Amino acid sequence: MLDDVIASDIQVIKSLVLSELHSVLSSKEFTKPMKVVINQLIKVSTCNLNQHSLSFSTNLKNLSTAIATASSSKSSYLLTPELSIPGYGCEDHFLESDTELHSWEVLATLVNSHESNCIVDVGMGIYVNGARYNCRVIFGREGIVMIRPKTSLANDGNYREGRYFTAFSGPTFAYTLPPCYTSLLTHPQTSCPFGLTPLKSLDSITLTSETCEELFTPSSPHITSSLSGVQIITNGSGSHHELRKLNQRLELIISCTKKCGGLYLYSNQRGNDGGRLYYDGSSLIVLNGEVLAQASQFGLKDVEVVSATVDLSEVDSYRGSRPSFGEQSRGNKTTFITLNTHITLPSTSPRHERTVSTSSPLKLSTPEEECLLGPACWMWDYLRRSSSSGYFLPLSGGADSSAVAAITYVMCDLAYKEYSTKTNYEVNETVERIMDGKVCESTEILCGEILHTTYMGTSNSSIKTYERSKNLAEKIGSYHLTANIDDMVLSVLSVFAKCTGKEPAFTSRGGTKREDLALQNIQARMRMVLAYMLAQLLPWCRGKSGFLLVLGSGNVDECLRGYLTKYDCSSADLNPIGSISKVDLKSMLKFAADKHGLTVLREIVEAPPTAELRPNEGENEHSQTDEDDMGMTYEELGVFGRLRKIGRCGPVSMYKKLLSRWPELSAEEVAAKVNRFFFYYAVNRHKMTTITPSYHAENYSPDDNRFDLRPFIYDSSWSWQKDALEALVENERVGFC
Ligand SMILES: Nc1ncnc2c1ncn2[C@@H]1O[C@H](COP(=O)(O)OP(=O)(O)OC[C@H]2O[C@@H]([n+]3cccc(C(=O)O)c3)[C@H](O)[C@@H]2O)[C@@H](O)[C@H]1O
Ligand SMILES: Nc1ncnc2c1ncn2[C@@H]1O[C@H](COP(=O)(O)OP(=O)(O)OP(=O)(O)O)[C@@H](O)[C@H]1O
Ligand SMILES: NC(=O)CC[C@H](N)C(=O)O
Repeated sequence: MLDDVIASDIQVIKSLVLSELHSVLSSKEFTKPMKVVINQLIKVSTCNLNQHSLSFSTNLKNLSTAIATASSSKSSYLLTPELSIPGYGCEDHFLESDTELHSWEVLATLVNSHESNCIVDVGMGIYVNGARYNCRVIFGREGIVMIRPKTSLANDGNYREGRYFTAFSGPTFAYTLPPCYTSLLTHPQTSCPFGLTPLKSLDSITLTSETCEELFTPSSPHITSSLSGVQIITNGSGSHHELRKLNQRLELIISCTKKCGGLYLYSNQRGNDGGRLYYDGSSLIVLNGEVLAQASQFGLKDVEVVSATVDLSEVDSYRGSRPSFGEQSRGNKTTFITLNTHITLPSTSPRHERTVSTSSPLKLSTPEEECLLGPACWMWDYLRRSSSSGYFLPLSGGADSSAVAAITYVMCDLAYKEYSTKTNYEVNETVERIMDGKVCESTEILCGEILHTTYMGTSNSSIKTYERSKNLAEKIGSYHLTANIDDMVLSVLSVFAKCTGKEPAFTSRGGTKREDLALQNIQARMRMVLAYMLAQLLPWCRGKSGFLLVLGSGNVDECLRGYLTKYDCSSADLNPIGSISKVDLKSMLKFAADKHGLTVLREIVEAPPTAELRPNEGENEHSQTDEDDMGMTYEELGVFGRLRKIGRCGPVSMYKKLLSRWPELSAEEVAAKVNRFFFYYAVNRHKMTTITPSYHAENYSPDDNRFDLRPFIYDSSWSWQKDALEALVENERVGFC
């Protein structure tokens, strides 16, 4: 059996080599006097696509639009994102045969309807001989040219490709296409090459793929491909947004083509495809380290195609000018699969079509823009895909809920601007559904229909937070209410008193710490109950149909320390800021204040964060502050959070790192801070098991459900680790290291 497979593989390789040989022998260069080719002009395209996992009709529509756009601009090649047919984020659905079946059906529809000369590169999972691969499928008007499987899977952080796919290795072989695909074809095809062999067009343009993670590995396929003379590298990706990450990704592409030369096409998904991640587009075309075209990182367009016209002789010229490249390239012998098409721009095409693209600087957003725009676009997709009529936000007048309000306002601003162009069908449809017959004439009008905010005060609330909440709501135009929830709290306390015979009191009124905490928590929890009631019935109160999604506004640092009441307003439907640090949120708020004229946000940032759950003893601002309550500052929490997750530190290594980072503190003080942090982290970790799904923005996100996989019942004494720390402190005291 195995012998048969090997024999058939050898046969296929032989036939591939023979076909290559045949194409060389029959090529014009060989049989006719040498024609000097000065330019190899080619127009190529790549795209951002807002694919939605398992929504095959949406994905087909987006792919067809992208193909039509690239074809009408006479592009020879169109690259689309990783797994662009089913959507990148299908996760365990990749294990279902239905996902592959529907992908073949979509592919057949695309192939049957393809009429232009553009070669199209799409992505889907394919099960072959006992293993499922994450594949690129490259097709033209005559059918599939080849299938290229991924060789290095993404398995870190949010990625679990190894759970669904196998990394490919091995020779290229002839793959028999499945009947579910072949039975749908209008031009019959029964097999195609499956493997890593690069392609060569009839006009000798050479091309190969690497897929997303392969670019990030030390021995990326583009290195050997470039040394073998392959001119074009394509990379279809599914890469998510993280603050300050884009430049790392794009600089990798730029530096690889600076080092190896070549034309690099990068395509990324963009949008929320059904989970916590936002894929941030930024598809790119780079030639020899120069950016020729870049699609946007954030936005509400489902399809964004960018193209460039390139003189490919510049690749050979660039490589040829570096003897060291030649030395490493010498002796690389590559077999190519013949791509039965010409992909150069014909010299007869109009001159303006033959004008080569010039380089432009890389466009990068600031972290403040990223914090505003990433979650805003993610929320827009959530809104339209959940078919809800808007959002409900408990607006306390503090920094966190105000940040969520600002992000929602920016979402409305993006939607209103897109709507005003009247060219974006999907945005128009959603805006009109939400406006429900009313005219949409400004961002604020749209915000008034989408965003519902409520200040839910108690006798412990201050006039300051009430006013900030009201002012912000007025400025952004949200539908705002004010509620006093004292009656709700008193009712629960009265039921409690009746059934237990006990009446808890705040510490300032003679109660214990336990009573004090319980009295705080009940206020916070009542807000959540009212929030859900309002979200369900506010559209009804306003004579509208539908329901609202409840927005949560806990930030990453509070979650890490567990400084939140379980099942208070931190429990919601979605949280746009759940993995953004307080420090980043504050600078985002200042930026939004200036950019959108929301001046009240400045006042909000400058106020000390407070929960306002104890009786107020202050005169102006509330006397209860978060940082006092927590026993650590938000800035310190950011440091602990990064060291714990990104730095992979336990108590001992965190102490060692902080000792040099905080030289102004004694060893005892550093150890005490580390111990305190790990204690609270351990006793509160259970809160992360039920935390609201939030936009993934930070590498130090403590999200237990997808990203930060750790236990939730800890030995919170950390006795072994504490002893080790004590010994280190003692060493420090007596002068050893
Ligand atoms: N290991 C474990 N596994 C699963 N569940 C566990 C558990 N340990 C406790 N629990 C449960 O968790 C409950 C305790 O959690 P919870 O009810 O949240 O209460 P708790 O964590 O004790 O108190 C709330 C915390 O949030 C702070 N706070 C309060 C109010 C507002 C704000 C703010 O963000 O501004 C912060 C407050 O200072 C305090 O540190 C227990 O009653 C028990 O039901
Ligand atoms: N007075 C209030 N009115 C409405 N919602 C409130 C009020 N107080 C708290 N909340 C809601 O409960 C959440 C958690 O409250 P907490 O006091 O912990 O605030 P926080 O996490 O510091 O956020 P913020 O900065 O928005 O006050 C808030 O983000 C807000 O959504
Ligand atoms: N889909 C992938 O292969 C992801 C690769 C990579 N780690 C990224 O974040 O972009």
